[in-house]
Amino acid sequence: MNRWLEIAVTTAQEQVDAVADVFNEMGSGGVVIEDPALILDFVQKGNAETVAPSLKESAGEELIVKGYFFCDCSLSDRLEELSRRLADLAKFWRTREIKDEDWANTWRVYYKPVQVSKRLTVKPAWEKYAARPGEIVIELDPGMAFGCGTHATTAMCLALLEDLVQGGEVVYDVGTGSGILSVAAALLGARQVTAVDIEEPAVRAARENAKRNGVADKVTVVRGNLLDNLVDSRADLVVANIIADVIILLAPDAARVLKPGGHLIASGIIRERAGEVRRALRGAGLEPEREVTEGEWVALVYRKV
Ligand SMILES: C[S@@+](CC[C@H](N)C(=O)[O-])C[C@H]1O[C@@H](n2cnc3c(N)ncnc32)[C@H](O)[C@@H]1O
Repeated sequence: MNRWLEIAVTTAQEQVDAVADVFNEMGSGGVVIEDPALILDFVQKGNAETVAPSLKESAGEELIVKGYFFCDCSLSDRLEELSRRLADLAKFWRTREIKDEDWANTWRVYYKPVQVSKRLTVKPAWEKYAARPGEIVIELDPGMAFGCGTHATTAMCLALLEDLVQGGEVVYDVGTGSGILSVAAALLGARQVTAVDIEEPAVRAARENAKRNGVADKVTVVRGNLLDNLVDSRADLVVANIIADVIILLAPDAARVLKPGGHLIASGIIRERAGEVRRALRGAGLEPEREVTEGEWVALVYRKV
């Protein structure tokens, strides 16, 4: 049974996005925002009989942001970094250990089919959906892995893949999570996709999602750190939606595995860190080609000359 740590942070309305960004950057498997005012309103309209006094006190001024962290050997390092980054944002925080089953039931309720780019739509495996002509539907069960398609960093990668995958490419998806980007690349026409993740639950979810979408013959999922195990390979496209620090580490290897003319899509970069990532990619010998932003997030496309 996998274990997760739920971290619930009470914060002011205007700090909610900043807290959610810190959670996402630190690898939270999802972020939930609870507004006590909405719950109180629900209770006062006669939908429930009692309300906790603490809820009444906090309604209207503060919100609760919850992040979910996989309990593995990196957890204590991540918690240290997290508490440093949340020091000025959080008024109060509490932690609770949860089991896989609880988590699975919480988020599934809110996950619905969503069109993420011109042609690509992501649909939860358990929902019915009638595709439009020409629409490519990715059927997904992320399980415990990141990547249900609704996060800006994933959505930007999907739109960029739609532009860059023309058919017949060799693709590396570094930090595959649920496998969403690998499945998208394969459905868009890539010839061969290698998906890598450092976490075993992600490797399992990515394999299952490749199978579910009928592209298991094109997508190979391996557990590993970045591109460490991929020595002699030549790729047309590398896509990596991880945090800025990890993209910086990946830059030289991405440049190494790309064919001349091949592209790197780098996402998961918070705006204030984009300058450092650009410098690392230039330093690795890659040329800037395109940038897209959504909210606080930046995705970069670089090309090997
Ligand atoms: C933000 S998620 C992205 C998931 C998916 N690709 C998407 O776009 O939605 C980042 C993933 O990178 C993985 N990861 C983090 N560091 C890694 C590393 N050094 N090597 C391989 N994978 C890593 C995490 O386990 C996580 O599944």
